[in-house]
Amino acid sequence: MGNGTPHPLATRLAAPIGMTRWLHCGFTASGASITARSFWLQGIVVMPEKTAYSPYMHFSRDQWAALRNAVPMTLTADEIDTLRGINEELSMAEVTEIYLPLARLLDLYASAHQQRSTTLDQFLGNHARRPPFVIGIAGSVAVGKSTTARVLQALLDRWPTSRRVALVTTDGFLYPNATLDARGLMARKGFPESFDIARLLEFVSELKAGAPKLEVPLYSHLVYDVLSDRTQMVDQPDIVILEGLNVLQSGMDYPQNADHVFVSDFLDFSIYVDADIDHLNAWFLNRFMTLRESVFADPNSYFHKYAHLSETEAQATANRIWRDINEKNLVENILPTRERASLILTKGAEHAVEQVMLRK
Ligand SMILES: Nc1ncnc2c1ncn2[C@@H]1O[C@H](COP(=O)(O)OP(=O)(O)O)[C@@H](O)[C@H]1O
Ligand SMILES: CC(C)(COP(=O)(O)O)[C@@H](O)C(=O)NCCC(=O)O
Repeated sequence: MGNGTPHPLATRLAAPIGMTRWLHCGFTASGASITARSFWLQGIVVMPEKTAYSPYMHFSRDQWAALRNAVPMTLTADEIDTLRGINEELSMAEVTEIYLPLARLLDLYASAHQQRSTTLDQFLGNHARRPPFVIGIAGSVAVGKSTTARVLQALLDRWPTSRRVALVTTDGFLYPNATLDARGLMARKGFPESFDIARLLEFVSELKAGAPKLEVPLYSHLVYDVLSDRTQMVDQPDIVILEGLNVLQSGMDYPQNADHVFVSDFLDFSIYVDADIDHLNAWFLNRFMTLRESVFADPNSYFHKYAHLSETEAQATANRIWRDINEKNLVENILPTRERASLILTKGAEHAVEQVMLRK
């Protein structure tokens, strides 16, 4: 390697991104560890951190954003309007530099997945299946999973491959508050024991088998509960984005799940959205205080009981909820799943992605 011959990794990485050229990378094997010396990607020197046995390629923000040059990508005015509608705090630089290249990669992986399914069906002589390409998005409460999922859904819709993209959140598979209350689990919402695992597993298994017309329960942050009168229909989409803090957990995280199979076994690609705990705390507080200005005033809101609190009392309440529930769940059950992801997006302040790690 390093003599100009394309490294197998180069071919594999270049193919999914549709690059006409290839990675030129040089490895030196020294003793027990192989240290990647350097990558040249379209003339960009991508210097991964010197780590032994890292299953990831590391990209700085600029190195990831430069991947757009490989496949020029622009957004129409309508697409920008759609994205702004998702979240007015979302910066277009974030979309064009981070999420557009990522959506392009996912679109190419989805094409490769479709080809693999066709090949498998030919081998099996079975043409009934239409298994979707399932993308999992995991991470802490308030890290931006839902926003990332909606941005990627909007961007994946745009490519000529014109695929149907469904977005499902695992929040809907939480037990209803009445059940959590009866079991003394209201302060454990989002923890493994608060989910109806059997129902979630049945859904992802049916989904991956290509089943039509699947009914999915819905969670409402307004009533802070699973809705009893509304569900979502998922009818053989080409791509499913499955977003939730537990999608990378394994069967071992769920003792009640005897066969030790879990959501992560049904994912074709997974993204972990990461950020320092201090940022997460601030983002959770900001979301709570924003909701206080709007949703809390609604008598139907679970949090209406907090509407009368002063700003200081509301902040103290939000910090208590964060510390006693969401941060505890992050440290015990979510952060340990980070290195299972296909891709890790590391955010800094203001939700700006600073590093992208992509599995080799
Ligand atoms: N890329 C982003 N830019 C700016 N604000 C964001 C971004 N992603 C999320 N947010 C904000 O952070 C908070 C949490 O986002 P959300 O998508 O609800 O997270 P999660 O689904 O992980 O709980 C929300 O207030 C949202 O507006
Ligand atoms: C419903 C959730 C577990 C889902 O998490 P998210 O979609 O916000 O990542 C979380 O928002 C939640 O309600 N946690 C319990 C503590 C709290 O009220 O924030």
